[in-house]
Amino acid sequence: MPNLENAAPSNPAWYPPEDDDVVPQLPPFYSPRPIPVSRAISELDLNSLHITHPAFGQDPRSSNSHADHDSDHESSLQSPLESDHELPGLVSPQFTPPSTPGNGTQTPSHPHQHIPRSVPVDSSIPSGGCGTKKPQLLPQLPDVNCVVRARIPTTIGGSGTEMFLHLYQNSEDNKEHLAIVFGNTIRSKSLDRVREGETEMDRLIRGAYTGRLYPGRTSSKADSANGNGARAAERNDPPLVRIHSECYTGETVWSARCDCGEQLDEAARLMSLPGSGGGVIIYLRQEGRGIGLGEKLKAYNLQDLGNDTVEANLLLRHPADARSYGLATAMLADLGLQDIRLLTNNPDKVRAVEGPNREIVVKERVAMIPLAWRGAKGGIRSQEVGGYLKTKIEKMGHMLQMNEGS
Ligand SMILES: Nc1nc2c(ncn2[C@@H]2O[C@H](COP(=O)(O)OP(=O)(O)OP(=O)(O)O)[C@@H](O)[C@H]2O)c(=O)[nH]1
Repeated sequence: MPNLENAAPSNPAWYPPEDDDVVPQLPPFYSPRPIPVSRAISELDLNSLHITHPAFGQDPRSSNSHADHDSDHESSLQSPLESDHELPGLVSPQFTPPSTPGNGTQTPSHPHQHIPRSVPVDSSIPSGGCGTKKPQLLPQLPDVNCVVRARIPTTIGGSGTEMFLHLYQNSEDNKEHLAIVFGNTIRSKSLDRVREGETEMDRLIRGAYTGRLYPGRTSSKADSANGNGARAAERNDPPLVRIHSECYTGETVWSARCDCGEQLDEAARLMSLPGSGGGVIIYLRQEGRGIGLGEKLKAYNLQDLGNDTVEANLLLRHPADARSYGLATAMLADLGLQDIRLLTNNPDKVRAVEGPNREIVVKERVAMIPLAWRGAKGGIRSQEVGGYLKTKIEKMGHMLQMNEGS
């Protein structure tokens, strides 16, 4: 057990600047942050916030239109104390003026219809929008094998959206990593490969069929006479991909300590939108950024004792982030993807998922803006999630575009 009397991170690289008022120099793809986020947070009462600035969409409790907000724009740039407007999460419009790059996105008619802006990225150049840190990559990708796939009708967007759940085995660990595939055009090569001695029924049972199953079907091949062939791609953009790390607390037991649950929901929602072309969520069993649920729960206790998410990991003698993404790269390659649009705020992920030989190329990064910041339904508001997001931005380099609420 760590000595809590001396509860400081052992790795000085993770300390925040001594002077809390120092504003770090950020590359141009960040929103300007004229005052430290820590101060912004302390000035806000996270429990009483609602959103009125147009950049975050319309406050559901307000009867004013977006146009009204736009015309009221100048007053919304006043300090929180001067203005009538109450402010969202970590940021206020005061800190992120609308001239910030990327603010040209059209305001959606409803905040929850929000389709986030894609930012072109290029990891091969330092100014490419994904940080400069070199990920530690294995020299070659692990072997992955999709052993079974099944159609799952879902509750996403009411009803009617289906996805195909792909279960993978691999050469690195004994965990069942998953690919959640939206749309009919993305197929796993390892699943489709013919296994020695297998029958057509074997193929149907392990999901290696095209089209849909129906009672009495006997062949795994496309059955176009029955309208059962694979549909053509709906759009030509690189597919949307989310690499998601398991979070039992955030996804299953309603934790308001992190934004993991809403990120998973939001990724699925975006991939289900009509015309989105579908997409893939790679669901990695990397609970607690790779340290496991038991250790994460200890880390939560350390956080309640006053440490942030990074310090807590270090006190437990874990790295701040114990994840790697080689399995995700291999699974995406198995699914026949090469160029992708990646839903993330984490620059390390952009570089790492590309693999040792850029087997995957991230063409665009799509920011995951916390729902509460843009006034969307279901956004998490808690002191804990505020602190968590702050640490992700300040210590883990997460590229949250704080003004991009629309
Ligand atoms: N160790 C630890 N893990 C956490 C904590 N909160 C959430 N997690 C885990 O963090 C993982 C998600 O990572 P995040 O840092 O939230 O986000 P990310 O995946 O790096 O970046 P995005 O792609 O932008 O979401 C999940 O595995 C969660 O279980 C925490 O306080 N401590």
